[in-house]
Amino acid sequence: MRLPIMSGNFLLAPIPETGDYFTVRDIRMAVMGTSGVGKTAMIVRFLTKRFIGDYEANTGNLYSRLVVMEGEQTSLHIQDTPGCIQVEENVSPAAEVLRSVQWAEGFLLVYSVTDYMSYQCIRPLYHQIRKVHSDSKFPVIIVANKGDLLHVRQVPSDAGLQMANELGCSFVEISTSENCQDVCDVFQHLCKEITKLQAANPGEKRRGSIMPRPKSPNMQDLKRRFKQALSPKVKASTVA
Ligand SMILES: Nc1nc2c(ncn2[C@@H]2O[C@H](COP(=O)(O)OP(=O)(O)OP(=O)(O)O)[C@@H](O)[C@H]2O)c(=O)[nH]1
Repeated sequence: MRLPIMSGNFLLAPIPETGDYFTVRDIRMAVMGTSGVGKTAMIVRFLTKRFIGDYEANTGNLYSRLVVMEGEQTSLHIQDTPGCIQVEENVSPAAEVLRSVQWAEGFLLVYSVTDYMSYQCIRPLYHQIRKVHSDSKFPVIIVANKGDLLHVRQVPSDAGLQMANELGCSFVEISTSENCQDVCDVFQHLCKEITKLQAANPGEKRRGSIMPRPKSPNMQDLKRRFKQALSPKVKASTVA
């Protein structure tokens, strides 16, 4: 029996009937930021199109999906980094943050416009990524979430944009609860940026393929969230 093999950025998977190989592109991204900014809500919104109002604190789930991107089979892995962990300038980050940073090749750095402290944590996170990947320019998008909560806003839009300009990142302000399309666009944009970088550096050593994954794929958890979404209690707060 033929086994899957890695070739550059592609997994070569065997077709059981013929024994031929077909390629599956591998994309690994991490969603990072402090607790409660909406990281899990964003990922679940992207994968299921649903907004679920309430979650248990995330302990670091990995979501894996096979998708077709620009005509290519793509194995997409999204790491939901635990948000209770703060990252400060000049202080070594917790092991889980470091593992996510080392493992991923593209990043969504999320803060909430209702929480100034979550905004302040973005810069040290960014510097951590650039420090770990000093030889690669992995794409980073700064995401200001909860744009619907205007009455409790603590971070003006131009503050996010200014920081992104200073750091040389993309920036977007979204509301995961109100606009599913914006959430999907962010993830798709990051996928495209990662793909572009992979195409530009086909021979680059795949650090992630020799790194242990932060957590195994968690389809059980996703199924549980589906059930939760369909329960009458949560359905009331679900956006179609
Ligand atoms: N109004 C509003 N609430 C949101 C939005 N996005 C997320 N939330 C809510 O914010 C809370 C925290 O969301 P989570 O997705 O659990 O946040 P997290 O960043 O994953 O938090 P940890 O699991 O602690 O790391 C939940 O009650 C969400 O429903 C949004 O765009 N607008």
